[in-house]
Amino acid sequence: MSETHPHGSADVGSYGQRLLDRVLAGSPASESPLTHVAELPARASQFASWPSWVGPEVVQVITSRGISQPWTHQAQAATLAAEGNHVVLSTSTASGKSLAYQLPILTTLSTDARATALYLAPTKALGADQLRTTISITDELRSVSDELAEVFPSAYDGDTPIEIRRWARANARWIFTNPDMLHLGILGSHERWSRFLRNLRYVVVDECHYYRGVFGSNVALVLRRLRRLCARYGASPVFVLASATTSEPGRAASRLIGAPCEEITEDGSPHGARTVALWEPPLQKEITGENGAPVRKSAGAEASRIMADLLVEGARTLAFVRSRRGAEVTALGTQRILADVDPQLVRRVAAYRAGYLAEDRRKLESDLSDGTLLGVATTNALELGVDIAGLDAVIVAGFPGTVASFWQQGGRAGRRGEGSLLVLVARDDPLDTYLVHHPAALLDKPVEATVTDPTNPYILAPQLLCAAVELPITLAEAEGLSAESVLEELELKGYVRKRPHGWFITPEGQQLSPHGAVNIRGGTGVQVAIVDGESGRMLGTVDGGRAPATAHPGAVHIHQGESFVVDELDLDAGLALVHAEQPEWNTSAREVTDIAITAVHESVDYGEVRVALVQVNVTHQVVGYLRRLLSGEVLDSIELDMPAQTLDTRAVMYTITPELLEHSGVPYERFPGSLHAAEHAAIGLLPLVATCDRWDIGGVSTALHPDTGLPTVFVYDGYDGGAGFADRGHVAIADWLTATKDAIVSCECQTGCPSCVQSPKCGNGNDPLDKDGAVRVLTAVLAAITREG
Ligand SMILES: Nc1ncnc2c1ncn2[C@@H]1O[C@H](COP(=O)(O)OP(=O)(O)OP(=O)(O)O)[C@@H](O)[C@H]1O
Repeated sequence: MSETHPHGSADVGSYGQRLLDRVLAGSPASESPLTHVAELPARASQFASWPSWVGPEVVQVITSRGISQPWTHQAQAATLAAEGNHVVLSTSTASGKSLAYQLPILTTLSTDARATALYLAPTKALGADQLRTTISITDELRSVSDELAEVFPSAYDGDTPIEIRRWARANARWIFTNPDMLHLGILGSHERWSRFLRNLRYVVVDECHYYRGVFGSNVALVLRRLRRLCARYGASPVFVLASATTSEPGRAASRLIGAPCEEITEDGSPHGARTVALWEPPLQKEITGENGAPVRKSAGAEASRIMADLLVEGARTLAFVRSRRGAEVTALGTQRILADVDPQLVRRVAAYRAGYLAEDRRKLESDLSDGTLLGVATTNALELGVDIAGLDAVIVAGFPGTVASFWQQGGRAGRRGEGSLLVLVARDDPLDTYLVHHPAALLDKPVEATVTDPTNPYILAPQLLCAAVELPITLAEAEGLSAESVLEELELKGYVRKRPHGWFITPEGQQLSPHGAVNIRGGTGVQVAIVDGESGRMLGTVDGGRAPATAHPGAVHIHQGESFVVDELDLDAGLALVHAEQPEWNTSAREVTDIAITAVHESVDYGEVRVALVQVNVTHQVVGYLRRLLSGEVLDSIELDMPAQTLDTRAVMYTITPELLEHSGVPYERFPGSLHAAEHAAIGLLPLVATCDRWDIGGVSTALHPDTGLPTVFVYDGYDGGAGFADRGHVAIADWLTATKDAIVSCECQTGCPSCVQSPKCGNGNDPLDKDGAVRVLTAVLAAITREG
């Protein structure tokens, strides 16, 4: 699907190619930051006719809104759902996934006056957007025929006022909420929702690829709890899931809802030709990072320059930047450049700061659509739920972590049927380096499978307590959830009791108020409040387990675009005091880690290499932090004395014999640096095979581990009980380590830098690191695995 054009060769290319040539005009071909260009061809619409089961009024209203015919994927998914099948629709951004659930739901709710539906979104902002659209459709439906039953769509989330909540419970037939509120506000008091649950016909799970890791596993259990309560009330709702394009969406969706789910992946919506450019900022000559390593020009600064060039060409451009402050700095940078070349354009550039207010987004969307604004730098706040008519160019400054997010952001470019440009600017990070040098991993491969593990006992136990409070857990249900041993442990603690008909909550279990104790977005459930010591204003919370790393004294904390510095962290009181300050640097904590193997789940012997999936006890301690300027330059390293924390989690590990290492050209004194560098890069690359963030996982490497007696490298899940990431790494170890090796080899630095083997959170100050040794370690391990495998 991809075709490479040497830089500057296409003088009569597509619109996207012409924009790209303009952006590249300044740099000589020999110093081109471009690593790859692909032309993705245009795709034509494929229409279906309106399915005969769709109510004629629904067709009339939808048609009057500019949709004259459904695309094939919309009709197929909607019909599967209307026939009673759970279905996931996994197609491109802006391919009209909403219509697939609107058709069956509106048809059912407007003809059956009692039927209800539930819409779930991962963010409140997205839920609010969908509600707004739905209200306008149902208003029109009512004006078409007053015979049709009222739908009363309503929000029910943390922002909904008490009186509206009461009204919604009693009257609304289509509730818009999120999994957090479903867990706490609906399932937690299901008796008050009996009308709604008894009549529940459809459940929409929008953007379901967001539910991964600990959050995904929790949502999977919340949905199972919903299904079993519905069954108790005599309902069996059909689930309609919408997903970005991912590999095996049907499998992931089935695991999420706990029932077989059909998948629709053939996209009938049109899109224009797209030029995708992969871009690696140059190494800077005058600036150095930790241990004198070279530092690349920042992705944000490159994005500013690219955006300025595009705006001069009149191209409407959106730049996605990883942090809130980064978005502001990028917009400012663009304005500065424009002030010199075309001052008129300065005021047509803006930053989209967080706040997630629907009105702000509406204004921005309309300003971009009518051309008042030409360029916007934004965080991923604009990734979900925007309906911008189509932009000419999107710059993604820093790989957003998952291929699904990359396409979601990139999909904002391209008015229907017209060409567009999408540029990925790599950050100083091994995964970004890998992707810009291995375009197939980004462009040709199906998007990663999402990872969830609803059987993790750390997630399952609190969820089972919630379930038992809601309704005793039958023996069959316990078996279906693989929950027997976890229930037995809860029984030993006195929280549940087994009776002939199932598991019942005890008064002691009730007293725990299990619903409030579960934080479905992950973490320990213990929260540390971030409070402005000057005004007493509470800014937000961080998870207790992560507080030593993110809210230690001296840490820079960003809240809605404003920055604060932490003065004091009191873990016992759950409080971090901060003051407003705009330092020129970021901070990143450095941790030291010890690891002990407590059980071996799987182990394969490849001769001198052994690969295993193990249970581990990890003790880690924040020992200091680095202060780093926005340019990437390291200012200094400051020591801290924080309490140690322990995790019981899962790890993927490999051992390699000293003989094989020496034979591979790594002498004994280079063992530590070589293994350490191989471990860092492997952590950076795990997100390629398991949808996770490098901050969700950790690693340890040692030249002699007491439990194995050998040089050993571990990569573990950073959550109690694990989150499924190490398991994915274990399954895909050959692909993962091959990519890790390739990322190191691709990096042009001499002895290691943040783009390959340095890690931003290394407890040992990225020392020792042996880049050449890491390649030798990985080559030897891969040779053993692939030879035997
Ligand atoms: N069959 C159709 N014909 C023409 N336009 C359509 C059709 N279906 C949907 N649209 C329009 O496409 C746009 C995108 O629709 P929608 O927001 O449902 O997409 P989506 O796939 O949910 O997007 P996202 O990827 O952001 O979740 C809307 O403006 C909608 O009106």
